[in-house]
Amino acid sequence: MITTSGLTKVYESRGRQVTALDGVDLHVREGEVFGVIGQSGAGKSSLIRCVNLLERPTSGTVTVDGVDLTALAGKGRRAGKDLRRARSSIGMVFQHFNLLSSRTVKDNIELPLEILGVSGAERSRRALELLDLVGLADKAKSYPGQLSGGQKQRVGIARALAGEPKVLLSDEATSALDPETTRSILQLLRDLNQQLGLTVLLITHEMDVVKTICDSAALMQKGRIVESGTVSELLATPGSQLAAELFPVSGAHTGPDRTVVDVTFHGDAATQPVISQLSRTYNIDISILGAAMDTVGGRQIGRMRIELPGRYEDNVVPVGFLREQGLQVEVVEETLTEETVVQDAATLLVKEGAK
Ligand SMILES: Nc1ncnc2c1ncn2[C@@H]1O[C@H](COP(=O)(O)OP(=O)(O)OP(=O)(O)O)[C@@H](O)[C@H]1O
Repeated sequence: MITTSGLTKVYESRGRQVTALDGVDLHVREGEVFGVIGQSGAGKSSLIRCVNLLERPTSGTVTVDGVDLTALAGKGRRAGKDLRRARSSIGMVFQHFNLLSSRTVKDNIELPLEILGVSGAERSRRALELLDLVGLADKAKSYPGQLSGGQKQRVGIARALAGEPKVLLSDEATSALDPETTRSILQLLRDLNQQLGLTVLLITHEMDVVKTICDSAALMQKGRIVESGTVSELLATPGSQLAAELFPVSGAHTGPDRTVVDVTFHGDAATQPVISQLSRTYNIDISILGAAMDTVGGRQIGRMRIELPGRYEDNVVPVGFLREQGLQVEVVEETLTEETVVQDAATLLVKEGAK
C-alpha cells in the first residue's frame, strides 16, 4: 500500500546540509499497522512528512496505493489537482491534534470535506457518522478547548478519516497522552484498522506502542531503516535489536560451567510445554533467569532466558532439542563481571591447592 524507494531528504540549514533520510526503502502492506520506531533525530517525522509529500523528498520515490506521488509533485511547486486527489486518500493524525480552536468539533471534522467541495448536507451527515465511530457522538457542538487530550485526538482521528482514506499516517499520536488514554487511542486505531481495512503507518519513540498494535515494525537510525519486518519475523531474526527491545530479558550466569540461552517462543511453539519436556528428556534442572511473555495480535509470543548446568559443549543436544521444537535459541555469552573473575580465580586457587 505504501512503498518508498531510495527516499532521501537533505535539509539546508544555515549553510549546512542535514541528511534526515538516507535512502529509505519501506514497504507497508495493505491492511497492516506498521510502526517506525527510532530515537529523537532519527528521521521519523521527515519520513512520515515525505510519505504524504508535506515535505518534498530530495530524491527517491513514494508510491501510495499504486500512485507515484513524487511524480505528481514533480509537475510543479504547487500541488496539482492530481496530487490533491491522491493526498485525500491519506489521512494524517498529529501529536498535538492540530484542531482549530474557533470551530466546533463537528466543524473541525467537516473542514477537509469543505476543501474537497463536498455539499453542506453531506458534510454534516459524514461528520456525525465519524463522531459516532470515534465514540464522541455527544460532543458535536463542543469546542476543542472543552475536551480532554484523548477526546481531542479522537476528533483528530475523525477528521483524518473524513476523506475516506485508505491510509492513515500517525505522527506520535499518543505521545502527549497519559498511559491509559494512550491505550484507548491505540485500541481505537486498531479497531479502525480492522473494521475499515485501513492501512496505518505510525511513527513513535515508544516500544510499547509497537508492541500493542503493530503487525510490522522498522527501526530507524540516522536516517536509515536498519531493521524491518513483521513482529514474528523480527523475533525469529537472531540478534534483532527490535526483538530484544520488544521482549527484553535479562539475567546473568549464576556461576561458571553454566549455559545461558535465550529462547524465543512464537506461533504453535508458544503453547507447547517445551521447558518441562526438556527437563524430563535430559534429566536436567533448568533455572529461569528472566522472561517476557505477551499476546501480540491475539497470539502468544515471548522470550525466556534459561540456564542449564554445564558448559555449552555439554548442552549441544538439549539446545538442539529446543531448536527442533521450532524455537529460536541464542546462546548468551558469559560476561565476565568482577565477581565471576574473582570466583574463577578462587576456583583455580582451590584446584591448584588440591594438586
Ligand atoms: N526543517 C528542517 N530544517 C533543518 N533540519 C531539519 C529540519 N527538520 C528536521 N531536521 C533535522 O533532520 C534530522 C531528522 O529530524 P526528524 O524530525 O525527522 O527526526 P525524528 O526522528 O522525527 O525526531 P523527533 O522524534 O525528535 O521528532 C534531525 O537532525 C533534525 O535536526
